[in-house]
Parts: sequence; structure tokens; C-alpha cells
Amino acid sequence: MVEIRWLDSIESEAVFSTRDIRRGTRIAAEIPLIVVPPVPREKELSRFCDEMYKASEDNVAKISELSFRPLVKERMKKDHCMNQQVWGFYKARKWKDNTGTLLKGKKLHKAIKTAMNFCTIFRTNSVYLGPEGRYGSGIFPLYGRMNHSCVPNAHASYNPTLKRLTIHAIHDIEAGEQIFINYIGDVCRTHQQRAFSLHNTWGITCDCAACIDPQVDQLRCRMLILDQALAAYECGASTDPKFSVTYGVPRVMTAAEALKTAEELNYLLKEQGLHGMELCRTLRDCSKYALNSGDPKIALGYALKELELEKTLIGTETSHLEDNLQGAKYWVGHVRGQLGKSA
Ligand SMILES: C[S@@+](CC[C@H](N)C(=O)[O-])C[C@H]1O[C@@H](n2cnc3c(N)ncnc32)[C@H](O)[C@@H]1O
Repeated sequence: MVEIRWLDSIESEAVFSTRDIRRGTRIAAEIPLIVVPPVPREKELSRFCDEMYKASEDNVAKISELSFRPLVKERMKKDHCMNQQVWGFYKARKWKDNTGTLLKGKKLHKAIKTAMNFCTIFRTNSVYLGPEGRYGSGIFPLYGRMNHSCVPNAHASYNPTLKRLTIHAIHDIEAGEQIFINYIGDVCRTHQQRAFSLHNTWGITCDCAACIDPQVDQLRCRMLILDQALAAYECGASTDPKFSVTYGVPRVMTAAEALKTAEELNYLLKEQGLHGMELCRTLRDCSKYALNSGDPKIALGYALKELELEKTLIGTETSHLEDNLQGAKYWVGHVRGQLGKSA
């Protein structure tokens, strides 16, 4: 369905479709090449070195084929804490490699240099497994080759039920098109915000449609404002009459106003083809605010739309999303219950 090809224009690899792919198709369900369990960030790289010694030769070879950003390498050289983690790892092993051979002098320096290169690959390609890395971090061979777009055509997410990273098509994708994911998560951000984030973290200057068209940026500015208005409503900041004047965001005071705001956001996301998780979240907001304003019928309508969308983005294996009604299926059940009570 997809292939990895070299792309001269960005001097690195990219993933392309080899046939037409319909929206909602599961492009891949990848097994990680390596998993680093959830540990504090200051221990992550020494734990990664540990896992690398346990990994199969085949997986180590596959990891070494992934790219590493010069930007990360430069930072790592200067980062005392990262250097310390790699040196600390060898110190803890009493300077031995996995065959028990003592590492000294040139051998030790060579091992440390190799480990630092692998750490750079890890920092460039690793992805959190679950929200905030609940299941650790992993490296995946296909995901690691996917480039960024602010209007992505694919969505990747770790599924702990399957123990795989699934990648689904957000749109219909034609044969020969490049597959893009979104590196920076939140789409309710202006071009300038995204450009800073992409440059500082990845060294990327994105030239996707959203980054070159000023009219699209106006829509993203509006989305940022709506997003902030809802955030202020959620945390209670909008009860301060000065808030909206100071920050220039509409004042959202009631669940009905919140519903109107979320509906506008929903419309803007769809207008720009942003049919990813943020649209799912906005549909949930619409459903929640409709419920809070006493309209469970409308709430159910939005909940069902969320469920349809969720299926296209992550599939139907969502038992790990039962807690706190995170998964759309569980939310639909809850809203149906409310509708039953109100009937
Ligand atoms: C995880 S890798 C992605 C795959 C990479 N192209 C490769 O060859 O393995 C991340 C790196 O890909 C490149 N990249 C990703 N998206 C890009 C984009 N939209 N424009 C230019 N370069 C991009 C950047 O060098 C970035 O640091």
C-alpha cells in the first residue's frame, strides 16, 4: 500500500502511497523496534541504551537506518545531562559491553560515540506510546519515515490493546501521494506559532498549503481565538469581565454559548480538511455542551458523529479508552443513558 522513497527536495526519506487509499483505511499497524518504558526524562536515554543492548541485531540494524537530525546532535553534544546519561550507563555496567568485554580507552570512546548516535536517532524518531507516554516511548520503522504537514492526510496513534502503532488515512489518498502526519499536535495555532515550533524542534520550514496561504492563516487565527475562549470557559476565567477585553477572545459564559463556539470551531476544522483527532475532540465538546444545556438529542447526534470519525482514525479496538468515557463508544452509551432519563 505504501513505499519509502528518497525525496531530493528535503534530502531525506518519505512515505508514498502505491495505490489509491480510501479514508479510514488502516495503512499500517506497526510493532515497535524498541520500547523504552515510562521513566523520568532524565533517565530515558540511559534506559534506551539498556534496551538497545537487549534488542535483536535485526532491530538494531533497522534503527540505525533511521535518520537523525543534525540539530538534535548539536544539542546533544552540548547537553551535559544527556552526556551524563550515556556515560552513566557504561559506568553502571562497569564499562562492559553486552559480551562482557571490558571497555577502556578508544574502545570506550567508540562505544559512547555509537550510543550517542543511537540516542540522537531515538530523540528524532521516538513517539510517545499513549497519552503523555503512559506506556513509554517507541521507535517504528514506517512512522519514523513519515514527514510533517499542518494539513496531514494520515493519523498515527498507539493502541495499547493491539500493542501496535496504527496509522489510518484521514482523507482519500491517491496513488503516488506522500503520506503526511502532524508532528505538533494542536492545529488551532497560527502559522507563526507552528513555524517556531517546527523550526526549533525539528529544523523544518513547512511549505504545506496552510503555511503558504495567508487566507488559511486567518482561519487558524480564528481557531486559536475560539480554542482560547473555550479554554477560558472551562477553567472559569471567562467569569472575569476583564478577561475577554484583555485577551481579545469572545466571552463564553453559558453551556449554550460554549456549544455555539465549539460548533464554529467544528465548521472551521472541516472547512480545512482537518478531519483528525482535534475534530473528534471538538465533536465531543459540542456533545458535552449540548448535554449541559439540556439537549440530549443534539448531544447524541454529535456523539454519533464523533464515533464515526473515531473509527476512521483509530479503528474499533478501543477497550483501553473506556476509563472516563474517553472513547466515543463509551460516550455514546453515556449520552444514550441521559436521553433515556430525560424521556
Ligand atoms: C522523523 S524524521 C521523518 C522522516 C525523514 N524524512 C527521514 O528521512 O527519515 C523527521 C525529519 O524529517 C524531515 N522532515 C519532516 N517533515 C518535513 C517537512 N515537512 N519538510 C522538510 N523536512 C521534513 C526533517 O529533517 C525532520 O527532522
